[in-house]
Amino acid sequence: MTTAVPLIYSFPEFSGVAEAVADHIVAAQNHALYGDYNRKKSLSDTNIASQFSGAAESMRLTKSVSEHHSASGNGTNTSSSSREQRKKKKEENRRFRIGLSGGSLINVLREGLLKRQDVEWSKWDVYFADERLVPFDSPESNYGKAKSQIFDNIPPEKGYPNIFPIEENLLNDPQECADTYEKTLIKGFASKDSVKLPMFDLILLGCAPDGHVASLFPNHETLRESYAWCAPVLNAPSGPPTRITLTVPVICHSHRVMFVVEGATKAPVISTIMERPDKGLPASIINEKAAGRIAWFVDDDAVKDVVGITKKRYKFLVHSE
Ligand SMILES: O=C(O)[C@H](O)[C@@H](O)[C@H](O)[C@H](O)COP(=O)(O)O
Repeated sequence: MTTAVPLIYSFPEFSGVAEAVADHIVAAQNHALYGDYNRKKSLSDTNIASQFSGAAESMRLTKSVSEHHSASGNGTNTSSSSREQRKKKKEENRRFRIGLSGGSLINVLREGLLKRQDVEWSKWDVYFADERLVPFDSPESNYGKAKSQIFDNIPPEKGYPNIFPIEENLLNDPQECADTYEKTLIKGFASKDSVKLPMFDLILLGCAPDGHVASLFPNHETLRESYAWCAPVLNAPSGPPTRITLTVPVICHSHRVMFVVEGATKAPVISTIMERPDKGLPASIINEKAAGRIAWFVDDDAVKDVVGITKKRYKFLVHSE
């Protein structure tokens, strides 16, 4: 195994984790929707111009601004105006595609995201990185928890995301449930013939004390699944025994992957993940295979046993309003 050094952002308090996680998510949202972390900056011509130092860039910008003006001005340049309209339409239809896990991650998201003004909920497509096969009203349901804790609390004027839960009538058939969820993904991410793997903008993961990530458990056969996008899990060693999970190739194909882990109970597993990748814990496998696109958001307690890692100071990417 090669050693990949992941970005680790550590904070003294839960609220610090929640605030930084929310900033990172909004930055990913803005990047997916507008091609820029900071949407405000990208919408202002003056600000854009000042970001580029080269004369060529200034000329390019001046040209595109004047083209825009002539297109929208007297209507003589119809082809460029319809090009503009197509571009605008395409931009308007862009979606932010995110995969959520369950557990304490949901509390972090509730704390961090609900107070922000710049979450464009109506442009989110929310999928689940894993789901426990329990009724939606069970406290064990990842969808149920995310809905009651986060989505039901979004003020109506902020819009509502498209949410893609599992089929609740397939709880007794894990294989069918996983296959059906895979079809949901295929519908959302184009047909399997045209894309080998779905590419999420962001997948959010927690990590349990036993090292499981999404519902990929240590030494479990689902870890080796290399074809399916979504796999059934039978006999899970902790929590509800039947589940479905996104597979390692799908998680590692995501544009970005964030781990969110807090608490001293996680310290031993975090030290194994960081210091003994040879143990092959699911989180180490993902750390390795998605190297370069992974960031860890942790509290100081969770990383207290790890020696020799460089904790980074988190630099906020999105300017607050
Ligand atoms: O359904 C699941 O089991 C979760 O998606 C799982 O992967 C979760 O993220 C970890 O168990 C961490 O959970 P905690 O943060 O609550 O410890």
